[in-house]
Amino acid sequence: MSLQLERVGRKFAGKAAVQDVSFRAEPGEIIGLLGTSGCGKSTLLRAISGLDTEYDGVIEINDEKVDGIQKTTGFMFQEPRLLPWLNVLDNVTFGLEGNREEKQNKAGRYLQSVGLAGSEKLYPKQLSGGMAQRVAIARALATSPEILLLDEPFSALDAFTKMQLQDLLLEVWRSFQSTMVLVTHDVDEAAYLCDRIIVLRGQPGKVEREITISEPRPRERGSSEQAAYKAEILASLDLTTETA
Ligand SMILES: Nc1ncnc2c1ncn2[C@@H]1O[C@H](COP(=O)(O)OP(=O)(O)OP(=O)(O)O)[C@@H](O)[C@H]1O
Repeated sequence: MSLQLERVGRKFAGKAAVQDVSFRAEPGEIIGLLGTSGCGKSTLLRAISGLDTEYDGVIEINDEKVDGIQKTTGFMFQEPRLLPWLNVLDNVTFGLEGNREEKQNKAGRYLQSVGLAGSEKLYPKQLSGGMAQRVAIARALATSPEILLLDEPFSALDAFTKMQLQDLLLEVWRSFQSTMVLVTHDVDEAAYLCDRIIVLRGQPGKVEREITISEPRPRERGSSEQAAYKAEILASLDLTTETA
């Protein structure tokens, strides 16, 4: 599914938070929205999601204007946002269509794909942060989204869990080929996961640069190619590896 933004802006109480943002995501691409705090990344993601329709400019998914929440769009946030009174399986079936058995079978398959087979009956308070975020990945994917919007999905996790879940996300993305838009502060994450990075800067946030990561996958963390992309991203923000 393709996504197109043309001169998108958003004002709050007359003050611009983002301005003139244009980019295109081709079907199956992973696009990163990266920039310093307050440059409007989450604001853009809310507009793309259809949760906020008060934006200026044009947002189109498959050439149709986004004017409300789309059934084909999935979400993942920094925190897993699980319903505490439902167990893991029911958190994933919640919101799915079909009869109970179909929903449970589907949720079970996705839980298996994120390595949580056997944890279906646990409640959110019994899960580690990483497990809870795996449930959130399964829940987001079980709706078969054609566009998956991710708002700093791994930023609250420890470094090792973060890397594991980044790889898990790439693995499931390979099977489902959703188009993804990933909001991140994390330069390593952007260089490792994305096909293209839209670097936003300023207040109001504007596109500073668009960087294509042409390194084929699987990518190697710590490779010289990754280091070069990271340096390029930081340079576009007037930062260096020493300051990051
Ligand atoms: N609902 C709102 N009402 C008023 N101002 C808002 C609202 N939402 C966002 N803003 C303002 O818009 C600007 C961009 O905020 P946004 O959360 O999109 O930035 P961000 O790049 O995602 O930041 P962070 O990386 O810190 O999460 C900020 O100045 C913020 O205060």
